[in-house]
Amino acid sequence: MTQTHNSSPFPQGVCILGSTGSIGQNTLDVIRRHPDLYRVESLSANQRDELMLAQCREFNPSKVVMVCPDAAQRLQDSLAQEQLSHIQVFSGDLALQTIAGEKTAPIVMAAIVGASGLLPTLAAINADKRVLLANKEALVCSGQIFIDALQASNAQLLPIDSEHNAIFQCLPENFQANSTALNIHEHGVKKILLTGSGGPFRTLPLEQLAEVTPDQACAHPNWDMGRKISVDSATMMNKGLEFIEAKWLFNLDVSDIQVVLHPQSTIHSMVQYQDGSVLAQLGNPDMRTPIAHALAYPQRIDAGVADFDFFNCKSFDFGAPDGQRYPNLLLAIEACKLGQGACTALNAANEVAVAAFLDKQIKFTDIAIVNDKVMQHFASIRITTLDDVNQVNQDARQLALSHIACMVEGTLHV
Ligand SMILES: NC(=O)C1=CN([C@@H]2O[C@H](COP(=O)(O)OP(=O)(O)OC[C@H]3O[C@@H](n4cnc5c(N)ncnc54)[C@H](OP(=O)(O)O)[C@@H]3O)[C@@H](O)[C@H]2O)C=CC1
Ligand SMILES: CC(=O)[C@@H](O)[C@H](O)COP(=O)(O)O
Ligand SMILES: [Mn+2]
Repeated sequence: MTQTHNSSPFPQGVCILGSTGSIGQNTLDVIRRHPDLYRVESLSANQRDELMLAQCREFNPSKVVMVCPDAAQRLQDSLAQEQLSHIQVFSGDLALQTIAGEKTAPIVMAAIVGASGLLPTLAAINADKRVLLANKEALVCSGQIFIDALQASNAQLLPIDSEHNAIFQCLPENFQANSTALNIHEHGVKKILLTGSGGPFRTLPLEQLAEVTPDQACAHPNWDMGRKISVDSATMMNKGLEFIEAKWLFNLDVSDIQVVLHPQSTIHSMVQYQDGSVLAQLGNPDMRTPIAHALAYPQRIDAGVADFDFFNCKSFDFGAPDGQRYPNLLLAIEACKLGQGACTALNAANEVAVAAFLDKQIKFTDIAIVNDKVMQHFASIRITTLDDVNQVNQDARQLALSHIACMVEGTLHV
């Protein structure tokens, strides 16, 4: 059999953490097109067992983890009824770390949403995998600890987030080889231009923002994504998380990154060089492109994405983000300057606040109020270990929940 650069035979085993989500399903679609190159070794989800059953029928993985025990039981029963009992089903968070670390899957797609993805992603890194990172919250909540683990391993981290994948593609090859440690300025780069669409409320009158519904917030103008990241795009917290993600992935200072509004989401981000050149990666807004890029890197494979139509495409518009409309973006940039305590707390508060908004407990504009209060509370906390991350993550969630309870009662004073 043909050998890859890391000597695992084709087809290479892939573990998909979060296979029932938007990134997970797009990953399976790319794999479906290349049975000669990739095979599904293991899959995971939280509780959507019916979709997982359909994925098991088609991809026949060796192992599946359903974090929710009831969903794991339901899946096991369904598999038995369909004579698929050879597929082993596990449940619980620890099982995620096990499948992420197993040698049979040299490639791991980290596509769980939220900080719950941190430990399995670290397990993949510690096992020297090719790690495809979609789960930005994992990196945001742990920062230097994540990077230290990566640098101490033989893992290869490739960005899936469309902006970071675009930046990666626009950087020099020798920088790509060690992007978390090298200095961009020593490679001719002046700055990174991180593009963001501005979400569905970019032109909505500001006074109407408080009344928008979860479904309106999740109706992204260009991308079809899970509900949490869709709300983050609407508040531009997504761009804030991506700002912090870029800092760690490309070893940047805050002053190296500029956020540029680009409503069409066709230019996925840019790198400006010292000689005035600006390299952009563009294409249709379809996550199968970065997924295929990272799966096959440095080769290129078909992703099933339509050719970009220059003759019928929308225009390319650009602008500066408005801090009044997008306070969450400013909070994330402030967190990036304050340090890891602020970043971990902000991410945790945001996960709780977005869930409360999606559950119709708080207004869209309350998300930034909760995030601000929680971030300020933990801003001076020093984080140096994974235990510190876990502690701040838990405590910040508790504080966010108590602010939300006060909001619901009408006793929170801003
Ligand atoms: N969607 C996109 O286009 C992009 C997404 N990303 C990032 O990728 C990640 C995934 O996003 P997306 O696919 O949209 O999210 P989805 O909500 O669509 O999917 C999330 C996946 O994670 C699983 N999951 C949810 N909670 C837990 C948990 N506590 N423990 C283990 N698994 C869990 C879900 O299982 P179940 O289905 O059973 O609930 C599902 O498989 C996020 O970090 C997001 O920011 C980045 C760029 C683009
Ligand atoms: C597809 C992807 O990478 C998302 O993170 C996307 O960037 C969201 O769009 P916004 O630019 O609106 O945040
Ligand atoms: Mn993105």
